[in-house]
Amino acid sequence: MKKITVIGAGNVGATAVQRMAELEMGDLVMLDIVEGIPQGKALDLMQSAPLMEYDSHIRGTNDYNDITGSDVVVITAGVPRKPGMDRKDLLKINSNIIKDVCTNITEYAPDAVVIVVTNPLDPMTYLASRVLDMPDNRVFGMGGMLDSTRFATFVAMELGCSVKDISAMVIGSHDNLMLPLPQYTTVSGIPITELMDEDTIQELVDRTINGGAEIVKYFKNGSAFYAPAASITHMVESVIRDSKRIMPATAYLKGEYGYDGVYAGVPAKIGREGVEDIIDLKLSDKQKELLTKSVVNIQSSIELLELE
Ligand SMILES: NC(=O)C1=CN([C@@H]2O[C@H](COP(=O)(O)OP(=O)(O)OC[C@H]3O[C@@H](n4cnc5c(N)ncnc54)[C@H](O)[C@@H]3O)[C@@H](O)[C@H]2O)C=CC1
Ligand SMILES: O=C([O-])CC(=O)C(=O)O
Repeated sequence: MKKITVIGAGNVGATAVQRMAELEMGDLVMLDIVEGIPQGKALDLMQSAPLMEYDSHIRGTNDYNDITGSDVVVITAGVPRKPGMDRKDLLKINSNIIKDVCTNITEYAPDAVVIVVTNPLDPMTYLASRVLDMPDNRVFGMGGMLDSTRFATFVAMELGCSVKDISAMVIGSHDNLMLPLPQYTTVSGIPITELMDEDTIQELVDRTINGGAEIVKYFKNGSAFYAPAASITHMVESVIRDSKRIMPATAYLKGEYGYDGVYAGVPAKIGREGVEDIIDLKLSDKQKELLTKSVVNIQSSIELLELE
């Protein structure tokens, strides 16, 4: 069994552990700073195993010794936003959490592939990579995966067709400047630009961009977790099984799309080594302009980080 650790046993972390256990992706460790919560949730999940028929072992802990030997570590520790907040408003509070968590990962699981989920996603992934001091390909973020599954959902709702035939692509930052790409969003290989008019596509694009906020508005005191947990599971599975699936990931750019030294959402091949390749898509001039805005926005958040 592979060993998968999830740091943060809150809504996103615990739901991701549940999904990964049900798929028997490995033995799971769930770590949180709050005493009792990870232990109680782990026991509750273990007691579901005879009925759901999984042999994954789940341990809840507050002790970083227990993450030793992890193949993958997912970071979901952090504060979620509330209505009226931008993800960016979490920068300061979650920076301190990321620094603490990554210092411990460096000490206890230096060989893991690390997937960052904590918001604001792009600068937190950058910060994690600086603290972790690992090869850049082994540290990446989950954001575009979620935005793409939302886009796919809205396309299926609009067309009244099965979600199974849809493959969507969203790149850029995981915030209001993300970039859903209609020409690379397909239904059984057919670009949606062939299936819907421009206004309809724009409505689906706008709903995707506001996808996180739409859920926050319903919940009032937290943010989405079922689709985020599904997105985490999809990414971890590609690492654990070395499937080399191509999906949106917040990856370190070294010249791709014309940017260097920044993390941003791009299509990437995900395998045992983490980000094993980045696909440099052909974009329209308008899309290039929007991607620049998105990346400049990430860079401005990175400048606010207190890196020592
Ligand atoms: N990248 C993405 O697409 C998404 C990102 N998020 C982000 O994920 C984060 C977690 O969201 P939820 O699970 O809904 O929040 P939550 O409040 O339910 O859980 C967060 C957990 O982190 C724990 N925690 C805080 N500081 C910690 C530390 N230093 N070490 C270990 N654990 C610590 C808390 O005790 C809590 O159990 C938020 O920052 C949220 O914005 C959420 C959804 C999607
Ligand atoms: O909206 C939020 O704050 C959480 C998140 O990143 C998402 O659901 O896309």
